[in-house]
Amino acid sequence: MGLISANVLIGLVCAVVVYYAFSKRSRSAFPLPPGPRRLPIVGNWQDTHKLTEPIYLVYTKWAKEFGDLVYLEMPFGESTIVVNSAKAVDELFEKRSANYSDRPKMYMANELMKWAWNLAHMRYSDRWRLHRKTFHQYFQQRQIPEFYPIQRESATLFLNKLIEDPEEFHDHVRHHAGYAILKAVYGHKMARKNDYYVHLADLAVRSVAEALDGSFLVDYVPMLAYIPSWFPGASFKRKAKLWGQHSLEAKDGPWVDLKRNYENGTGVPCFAIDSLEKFKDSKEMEEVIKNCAGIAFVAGADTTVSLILSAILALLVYPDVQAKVQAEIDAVVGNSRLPDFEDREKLPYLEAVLTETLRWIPVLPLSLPHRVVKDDIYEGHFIPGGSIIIGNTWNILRDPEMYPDPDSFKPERFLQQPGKKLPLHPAQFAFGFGRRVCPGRYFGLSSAWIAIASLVATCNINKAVDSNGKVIEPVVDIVGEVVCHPAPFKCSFVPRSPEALKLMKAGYENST
Ligand code: HEM
Repeated sequence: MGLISANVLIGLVCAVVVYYAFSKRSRSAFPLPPGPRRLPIVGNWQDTHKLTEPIYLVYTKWAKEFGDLVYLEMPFGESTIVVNSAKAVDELFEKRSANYSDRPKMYMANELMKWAWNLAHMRYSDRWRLHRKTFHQYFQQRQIPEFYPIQRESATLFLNKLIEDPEEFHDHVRHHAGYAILKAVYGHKMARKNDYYVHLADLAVRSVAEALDGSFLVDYVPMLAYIPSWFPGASFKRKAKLWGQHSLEAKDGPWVDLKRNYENGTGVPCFAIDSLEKFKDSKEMEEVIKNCAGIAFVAGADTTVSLILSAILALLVYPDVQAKVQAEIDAVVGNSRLPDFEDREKLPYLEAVLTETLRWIPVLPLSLPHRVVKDDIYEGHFIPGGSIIIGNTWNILRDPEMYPDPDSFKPERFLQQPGKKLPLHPAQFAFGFGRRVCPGRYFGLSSAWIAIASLVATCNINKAVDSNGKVIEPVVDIVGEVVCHPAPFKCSFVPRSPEALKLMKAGYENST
């Protein structure tokens, strides 16, 4: 009997291997895209896990070797295709967006960690469309001026905090981005330190980033979800239980306060209150608004922090760039007031700095994974329906043909000049693709703009000096893989003049 079951088991495994090995190829006369050699059953698992360098750099090496599309297989035949060029991104994610806007199942994150409420993880469906529309109506480009007062307020706090405690600038940037989004979404005034909502979102961001790194086998073999938590090797279930609480708390915690304020009539105008008013008495819409509010903070704060910190690092490492931005601001705005949103169009060099920052350290170097709905052919290669498809933002924004000397920070590449053809704008890639493009990008960009503009107008960003008086040379190092940040660095902020210090203290208090 034992022998028979062993034979049955071996037979089943062989059948599965043969099925996965041949099913995709036999569906099409076209070959799959090229890629590194795959092993039976595990595919390219060993090439993509426990790496000594970030996965986006590994994908980028393969892009050089295999070209625009790289084909990988995860355990049990789950196909992944990495898209490495602007041309292929445009053709697939943009022109064929109806077929390329789904999300993978993300079993660990969505089922086990209860992140299915999150619009960024939803399948391409009516439910996603309803959430996306609700979100978009409030955060679309023409709505952004409505948020300027909030963003000025958070920039004022940022400048004040910099005067008080310049060494803690990482925290002040975090406060600026968090303050703006929390006030816009919940009308919540973030505490100066140890804010409860921020604590919830931090836990949530960290745990979802871990879950999304693709290292959980349950994402490829969902049956593993039925293993009891005490079973050897089931540590993922214990992690999922703990991390799942973070997901629900990030959504439900702030909502309890919001609803109380709404019902008491003490809620201030914001996304959640305005939307509840608009869709009064709709239980379905209440759930949608709550979900959108929850994801706005989780998706919007840390990303904006990354962008601002990368810009500060660039201005530190490239003092000539810093001097040019300051000269431009001095000429256009003068020294008696802070640069404001109305000046933005008149400050093209500052704009180019922000644009180059999006390219230089892309916040999400691999965007978020999409899923192909049905079989497709691209340039003679078969793309199986159901594949995970990843836009390699890093590789595209480091393309030396489009951006010569790509590791260097050169805002000049984005300056208009007669007869000069500008390279593709990095925002086309840094905010993702097709119908899934980041719906909070205008909010994030204007939040980052006011922080950088007001900072560079008033302060010189200089190299820090250690306790022995030795200059600390800044190093450009990147940490994180799903969401990247510059590695923590030191610098000093010196007000450019007594007038500049006064402006930092007053902030935007008197502006409209
Ligand atoms: C500079 C800051 C930001 C960057 C670089 C950024 C980048 C991205 C990227 C790459 C995606 C994935 C797009 C794709 O799947 O193709 C995304 C999605 C998303 N972002 Fe942002 N983002 C930023 C700020 C924000 C802000 C401020 C908010 C909220 C106000 C926000 C809300 C979202 C949401 C809700 C999604 C999911 C969209 C969907 O799946 O349909 N983001 N973002």
